[in-house]
Amino acid sequence: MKVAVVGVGLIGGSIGLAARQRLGAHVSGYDPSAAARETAIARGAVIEAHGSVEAAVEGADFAFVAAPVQSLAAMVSSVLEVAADSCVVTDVGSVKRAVAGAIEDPRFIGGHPLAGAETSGVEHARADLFQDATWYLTPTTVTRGVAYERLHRLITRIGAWPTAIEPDTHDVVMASVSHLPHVLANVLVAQAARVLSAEGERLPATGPSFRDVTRVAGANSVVWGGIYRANADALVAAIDDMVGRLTSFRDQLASGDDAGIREWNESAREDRRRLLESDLAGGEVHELRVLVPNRPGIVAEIALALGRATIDIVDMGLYPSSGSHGTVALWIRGGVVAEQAERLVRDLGLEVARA
Ligand SMILES: NC(=O)c1ccc[n+]([C@@H]2O[C@H](COP(=O)([O-])OP(=O)(O)OC[C@H]3O[C@@H](n4cnc5c(N)ncnc54)[C@H](O)[C@@H]3O)[C@@H](O)[C@H]2O)c1
Ligand SMILES: O=C(O)C(=O)C[C@]1(C(=O)O)C=C[C@@H](O)C=C1
Repeated sequence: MKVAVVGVGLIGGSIGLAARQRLGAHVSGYDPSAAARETAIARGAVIEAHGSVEAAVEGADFAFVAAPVQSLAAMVSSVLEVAADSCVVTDVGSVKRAVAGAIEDPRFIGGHPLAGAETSGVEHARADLFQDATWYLTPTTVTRGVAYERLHRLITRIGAWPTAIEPDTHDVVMASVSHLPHVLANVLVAQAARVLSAEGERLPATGPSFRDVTRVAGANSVVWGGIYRANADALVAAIDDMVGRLTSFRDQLASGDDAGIREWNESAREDRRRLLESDLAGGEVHELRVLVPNRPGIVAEIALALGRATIDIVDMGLYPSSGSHGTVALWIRGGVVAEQAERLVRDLGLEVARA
């Protein structure tokens, strides 16, 4: 198997390492930076490194575009121009609408691994970066089912959990759970630096809680500048919501509303518990077999219906036939969740059987 990585930085390099170590893939890379190409070879993230997209993508079964968000649409287009008809092309961008709106090709599926670090560059790449991470996928009505299945399987094999989602939903959610936390980390360090220097304290006088919530402050400016700009509308809305929440707590505090403050804190504990629990779904794996018409987009429709209900597909298999219908097998963890998945698939007007 040949995997091409276009943009061999922290994420591209980690995909290269994981594909080589876990799948035994032949990995080739493209990066405009000669230094990144050299380091990628030295770290073993790629076997070949090229200064041309065409050379890197030649003969690839999969191409991952891992450039900064502002370059993704152009780079995905360049890759699709030179990639084989059988090549599955994806990206890893932290914002999904711009790329999804610009590309319409049956070989392309937008993607985003919900894993990373505050560092950047291939020197910080790790083969285990994606272990147990959610990996969002944004298939569309033109996505070829077999391309989705192959990408789903590859992502599973490098240790992550693929989950289908619409680009709009993805970007609104990320504004609150990823982009806003980065903004807040920057604001917190700026405020603390000013307060500490005004009080004459040396700057490192901070405690563990401060270090936890500011780990990502000042992360790579090229990457994060691009993310903030590409998701500006959703991020502005998330900031407005945050300002409203801060103001409301500020008012409770200023008016000495003890009961209100206690209730506010208790509800934060409950919200945190629910957020953590949603990551811990377990149970036995059940197989559903779905009879589907042979048309593009049908696998995307099923994956999105389950993704919307936050149901993970542990594995999937496609069994096309020469007739008008084929079969999609889905493996779902947990009896109750499998029943819910069965109902959702039936609601799409499809026949489902339990294997
Ligand atoms: N850092 C994270 O935590 C994280 C997590 C998930 C997804 N992402 C996404 O991954 C992508 C890359 O981020 P990263 O953290 O690996 O950044 P990085 O700075 O570590 O790597 C980016 C690489 O892309 C190269 N590059 C620049 N312009 C390019 C172009 N036009 N074509 C190809 N390569 C180009 C750079 O030389 C660099 O080697 C971004 O789209 C980001 O949104 C980042
Ligand atoms: O762990 C970190 O340092 C990250 O910033 C990773 C993180 C995140 O916000 O959780 C950052 C951006 C990505 O798009 C996905 C994951």
